[in-house]
Amino acid sequence: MSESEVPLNRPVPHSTHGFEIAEPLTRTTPQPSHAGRSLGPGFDLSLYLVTGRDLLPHGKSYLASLEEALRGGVTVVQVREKSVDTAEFLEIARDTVSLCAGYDVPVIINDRVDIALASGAAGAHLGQTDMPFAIARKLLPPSAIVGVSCATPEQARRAVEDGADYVGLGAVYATSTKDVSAPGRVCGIAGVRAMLSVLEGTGVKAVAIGGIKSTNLLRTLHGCASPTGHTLDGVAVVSDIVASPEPQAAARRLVQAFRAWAAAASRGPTAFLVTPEQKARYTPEAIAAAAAALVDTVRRVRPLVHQITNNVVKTQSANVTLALGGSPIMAEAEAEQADLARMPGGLLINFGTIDALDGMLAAGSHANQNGKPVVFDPVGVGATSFRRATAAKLLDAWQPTVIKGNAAEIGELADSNEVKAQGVDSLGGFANASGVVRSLARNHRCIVLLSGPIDYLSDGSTVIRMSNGHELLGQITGAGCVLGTTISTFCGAASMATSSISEGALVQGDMLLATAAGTLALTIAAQRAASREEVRGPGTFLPALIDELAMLTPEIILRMARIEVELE
Ligand SMILES: Nc1ncnc2c1ncn2[C@@H]1O[C@H](COP(=O)(O)OP(=O)(O)OP(=O)(O)O)[C@@H](O)[C@H]1O
Ligand SMILES: Cc1ncsc1CCO
Repeated sequence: MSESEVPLNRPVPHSTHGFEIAEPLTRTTPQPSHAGRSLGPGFDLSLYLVTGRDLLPHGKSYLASLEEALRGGVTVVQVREKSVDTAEFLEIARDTVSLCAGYDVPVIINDRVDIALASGAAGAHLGQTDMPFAIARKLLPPSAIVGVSCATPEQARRAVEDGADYVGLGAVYATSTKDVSAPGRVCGIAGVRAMLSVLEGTGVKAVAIGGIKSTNLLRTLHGCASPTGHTLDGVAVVSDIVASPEPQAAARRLVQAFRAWAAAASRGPTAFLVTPEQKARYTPEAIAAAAAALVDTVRRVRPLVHQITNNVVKTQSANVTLALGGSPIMAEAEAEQADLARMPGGLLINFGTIDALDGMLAAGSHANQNGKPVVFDPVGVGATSFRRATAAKLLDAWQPTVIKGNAAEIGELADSNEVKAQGVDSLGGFANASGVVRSLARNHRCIVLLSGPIDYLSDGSTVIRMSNGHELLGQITGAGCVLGTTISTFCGAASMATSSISEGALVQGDMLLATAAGTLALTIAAQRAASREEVRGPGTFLPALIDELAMLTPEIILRMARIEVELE
């Protein structure tokens, strides 16, 4: 069976979850006996539907919507009712159990252990302020599934100690289906990632919850994985299914995307799922050859390079894009981001001067939705607390494909104070630069480039060291910023030109090679510009650099590239 052929739920004659039901959909027949339940550790959390009757579209009944969702491939149903009396809750729970039994899908009851018992559901889900776990466990039969909502690593640790079968981690995003306005209720992608690290090796399963939709699913799954590649077992969804006039199609979209991603994620611990064949291509010669070929690819596919960048470098960044053969557009308004993201190419978000934060937030999210590579340049991130907070906010809103920065910027994101900063400039370097880029790449599930006299590049496994460049690059403003431009130009072109589609990946194409190519293009052009007779200092260097970028050929890259590779 191919990855895209997902077996969808079909009604089954007998349930293995909860009790057996003679006649599905009758609410008088259930016998609340828990004997014979065979849930064990094998229950499938892939698509965990949380009900919300208030969200149903006009004219759609609860059970009709639920049955469509089950046909679409929902694997667990949680009945959540916040404002009904006990009799009505029990009736809804029983109806749900009856219907789901016909699809062999377990039902979990939110908060109410008594309703779980009385309805013959498979288990109960507890919030942090609901009945204490130990009491619920004692009241429920031993085979019952008991899940717990967690928003902090401490809560996740306690759920493991208590013996939870699974945890619901979130809220990932602010959502209208639950009041998460209290401080700490939205834990974000980084919060889920920290909790998944706690669960590693415990056998406790996890779903993420809170604002997850088909549009942010891949980005959520990709970003939540722990640095060692421990991933979510599923996602909990409310409105994307319940509020849909077509819940079957909505559920199918979600479960297919989840399974494609899970299949890809199971292949390796790093974000870019590098196959052994691909890794074999990471020799200095092969990297130079790939970079050389991409010089022509950029000119052939002419990627649109959408840049939200700082006021200091806008014109030189647009000129650098043109010189390489790309097509620049500097567009910052939030309202235009959805349209721009639909056009193939690359996106650069450089926050050297932060005056378009809403545009930056929207641009990256839309790029993620459309499979466009996103290059993030956190200029001067350690300089102010506003920049630090903004970087965290952006990295929670979208998944970068590449993070690039100088030693001070990379050090700040890596929580290291080994390198000092002065505004946007870096003073010094790391003793173990390879270790820093490798670990930051694993933490953020992206490519990381550390720029400087030697550029270090990693996907979390391989480290590529490139020692082209010229000291004049350190004497003009925005050399690092235009490096972001060349990288987004090459990443955009590589994603447009790739022929092999890797299912479940957020971006198509080899972004490690594309980032190496963007770096080599700038640094090799800089060496050639610096050696020109008319270049006498930084003032004459910048126009010569733009000329050399325009004159770059694959042969020049092949001849001049200085690359070393450290395979892990
Ligand atoms: N002394 C040097 N020798 C060779 N190359 C250099 C040197 N200094 C910088 N570079 C190159 O310049 C490019 C920009 O890197 P750098 O670390 O200077 O960026 P930055 O500090 O972010 O710059 P800015 O803040 O001005 O944008 C990199 O590709 C790097 O290889
Ligand atoms: C000087 C400067 N200040 C904010 S952005 C920028 C460009 C180089 O990073």
